[in-house]
Amino acid sequence: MRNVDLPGRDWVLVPERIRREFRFSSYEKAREFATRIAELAQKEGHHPDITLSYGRVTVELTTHDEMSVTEKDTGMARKIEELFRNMQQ
Ligand SMILES: C[C@H](O)[C@H](O)[C@H]1CNC2=NC(N)=NC(=O)C2=N1
Repeated sequence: MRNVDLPGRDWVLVPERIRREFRFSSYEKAREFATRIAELAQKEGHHPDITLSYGRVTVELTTHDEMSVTEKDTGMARKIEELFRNMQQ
């Protein structure tokens, strides 16, 4: 868990996990992002906790076996960032 390579300043390291909140202008946009993350998670075999709120999606990642943050988590976080960037376009 030392030297976690976070994908940008929006991600925070909390005990044994990394977290980021993504903001959207509507519930529908947030819902679509949450769905895309879920599809990506199935493809990658690594599954973030996703909280869908009005105009907000909170993503948390940890590796259960290690009970800490690993490159699986930071790698998935990077892919989620890419997904978010693509949705902004
Ligand atoms: C066997 C399978 O790869 C594991 O159970 C995976 C599935 N998805 C997972 N997702 C996350 N976020 N952490 C894990 O440790 C994890 N483990």
